Amino acid sequence: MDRISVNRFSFRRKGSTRKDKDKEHSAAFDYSKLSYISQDEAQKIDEELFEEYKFSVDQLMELAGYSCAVAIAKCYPLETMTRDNHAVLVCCGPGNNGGDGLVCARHLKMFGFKPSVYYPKQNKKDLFTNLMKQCEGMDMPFLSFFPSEAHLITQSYNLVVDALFGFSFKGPPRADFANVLQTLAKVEIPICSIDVPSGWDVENGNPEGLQPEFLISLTAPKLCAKMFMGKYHYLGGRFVPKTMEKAYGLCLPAYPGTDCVVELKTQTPHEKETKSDEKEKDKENHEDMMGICGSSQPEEVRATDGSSALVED
Ligand SMILES: NC(=O)C1=CN([C@@H]2O[C@H](COP(=O)(O)OP(=O)(O)OC[C@H]3O[C@@H](n4cnc5c(N)ncnc54)[C@H](OP(=O)(O)O)[C@@H]3O)[C@@H](O)[C@H]2O)[C@H](O)CC1
Ligand SMILES: [K+]
Repeated sequence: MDRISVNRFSFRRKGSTRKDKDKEHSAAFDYSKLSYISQDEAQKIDEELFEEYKFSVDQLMELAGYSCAVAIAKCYPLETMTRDNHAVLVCCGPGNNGGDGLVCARHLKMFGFKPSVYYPKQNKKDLFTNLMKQCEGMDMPFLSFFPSEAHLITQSYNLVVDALFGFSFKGPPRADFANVLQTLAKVEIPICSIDVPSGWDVENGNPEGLQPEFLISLTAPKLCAKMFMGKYHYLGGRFVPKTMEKAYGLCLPAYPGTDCVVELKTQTPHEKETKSDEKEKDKENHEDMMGICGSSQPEEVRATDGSSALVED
């Protein structure tokens, strides 16, 4: 479809691809104003979504996990998954990050991938046992042990979904997950991390830890996302109401049209290096930044499928 509009967010040239369109959309945002949130802020927002806005965990987890599967499928199309019928390994941790992983696995299966799940510390709440049953009912294998060598994972799967720990991770990894994280750091296939690369300090990252190629931030990027060196960074979920974004002074790019994910610009390692001096200053300015979002948001944004949605300013 050939569409040229005066709105910079809905500019489309003949022959431009879905990926070009996503990049155009992303490029229009002023990244110097992008919000990064602390661990406390992430937990406070999460709590408010449940306590004040009356969302249930199931609702938000479904939106979160679905958006992870959508973004992964955009970056790693089925036809590029050459090993064993599009096999992927989904590693799930004991908290809600692990629940996002189970939902993501279910949607990846719906999209034609072949997920296997590693979920060693299973949560016994109904929500989680139901999510597991849904996966099992779709003939999804649950691994009873973690492959001992990284090369076994590299040879058997096309990518790993890392849903081990999210924004509540604290301190060094405890013994029960330390080996898993060490092995994952050595695999040679893409790692797709949900919300926070597992084993990373939520604010300071972990240069020795796993280095995902793909990261999807939920609600807003956490401070550690500034240290992300991978290829693809997405914002997903689309469950934070505008009223709440405003109350927290969050400055985030608008989701295109009806999409549940938006690609964020990633910095090259070189760009990151030259900006490292600014990191300390950034941290000091972080609280100020939370209250300022000078970029004007689009009134109308179009999705790659041509649908459009009005977005509040
Ligand atoms: N509002 C949102 O953005 C939503 C995000 N969602 C997802 O939820 C996670 C956060 O989930 P939460 O359950 O709060 O926590 P985690 O999944 O990050 O992890 C908690 C478990 O991790 C254990 N833990 C913590 N530190 C360590 C460590 N150093 N070593 C080993 N294990 C650790 C912790 O154990 P405790 O014994 O300390 O309790 C927990 O078992 C967010 O990131 C999103 O992915 C929601 O799905 C939707 C709303
Ligand atoms: K994770």
